[in-house]
Amino acid sequence: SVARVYADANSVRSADYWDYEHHKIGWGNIKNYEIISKIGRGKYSEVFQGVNVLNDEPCVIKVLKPVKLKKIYREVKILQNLTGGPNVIGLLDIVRDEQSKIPALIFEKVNNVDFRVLYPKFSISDIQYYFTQLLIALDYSHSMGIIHRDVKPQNIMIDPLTKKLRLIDWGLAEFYHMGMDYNVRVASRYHKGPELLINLQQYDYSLDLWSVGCMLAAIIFKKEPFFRGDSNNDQLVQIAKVLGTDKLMKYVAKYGIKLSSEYDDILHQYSTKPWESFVNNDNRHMVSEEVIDLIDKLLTFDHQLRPTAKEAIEHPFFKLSS
Ligand SMILES: CNC(=O)CSc1nc2c(Br)c(Br)c(Br)c(Br)c2n1C
Repeated sequence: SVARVYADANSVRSADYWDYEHHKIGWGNIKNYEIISKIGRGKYSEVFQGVNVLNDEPCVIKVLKPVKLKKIYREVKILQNLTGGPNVIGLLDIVRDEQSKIPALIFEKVNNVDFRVLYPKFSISDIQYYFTQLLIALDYSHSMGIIHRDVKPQNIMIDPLTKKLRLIDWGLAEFYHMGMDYNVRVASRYHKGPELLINLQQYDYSLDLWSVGCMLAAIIFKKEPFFRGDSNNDQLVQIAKVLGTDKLMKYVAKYGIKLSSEYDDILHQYSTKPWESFVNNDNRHMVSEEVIDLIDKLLTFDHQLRPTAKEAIEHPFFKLSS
């Protein structure tokens, strides 16, 4: 299947934009940076507060754990293509340790507040504002021919004082090429689109919009994560329990996908659960017909039917005065 928008974003650009394997990295000087403290660790990196000793600018230093050089080149190339774009984390420098040759990416600093603390305090207008900013970052990235593939709260840095939002961690991001078979082992389980779970390899930018739908449903209904699978297979079952098995079967049939036999014993017949059934006394004040309509459109099995980032920005939910 082919992306409905930006399908030619890379074919209209020269190879040195998307051919990251031959990318020549201009390494900066690691001596310009000092580590102050550790702020986190991911599967592929350790992250530190740092400072640029030449200008005393604070920064964030992401030290990459040894992975294939090809993957490092991909993340660097994508960051260099997107840096400066709206709500994309700014890449300031790329350095490596002289001895170990371990690369480190230097980013602009964000005074991030953890989403588990921030999200429960969000008003409806906060949600409208920050989701618009996230969709702006995604529409920009998609227009530049890049799928993020790991949209989740942990990869969205928000400073509530400056209302700054930055989409981070482009380590799983990939260039979109029509007809390309992609790895389905991407994204974090709770935010994985159904296309990944049914092993539909020719996916596109719309994958990121499923993840946005998972985040929006979780925040509006105060149910984090919204789909909590205890494995990749169970993740699809959790989704089918809400959207209904009939819609899943229609989806796999449309794309000629054969569900793996692993689902035979765990995927039973589920009717579509109405979104209203998730409303309770804790979240009723957040719910409206408009937000339910947007959630319903984003959390659609068929990736080709989901709104694009630009279409989502135009949805009536964002026009609500609240
Ligand atoms: C790998 N992920 C983690 O360690 C979670 S903590 C964390 N990672 C961050 C990254 Br990367 C950047 Br860039 C920026 Br800016 C900030 Br702020 C980060 N914070 C807080």
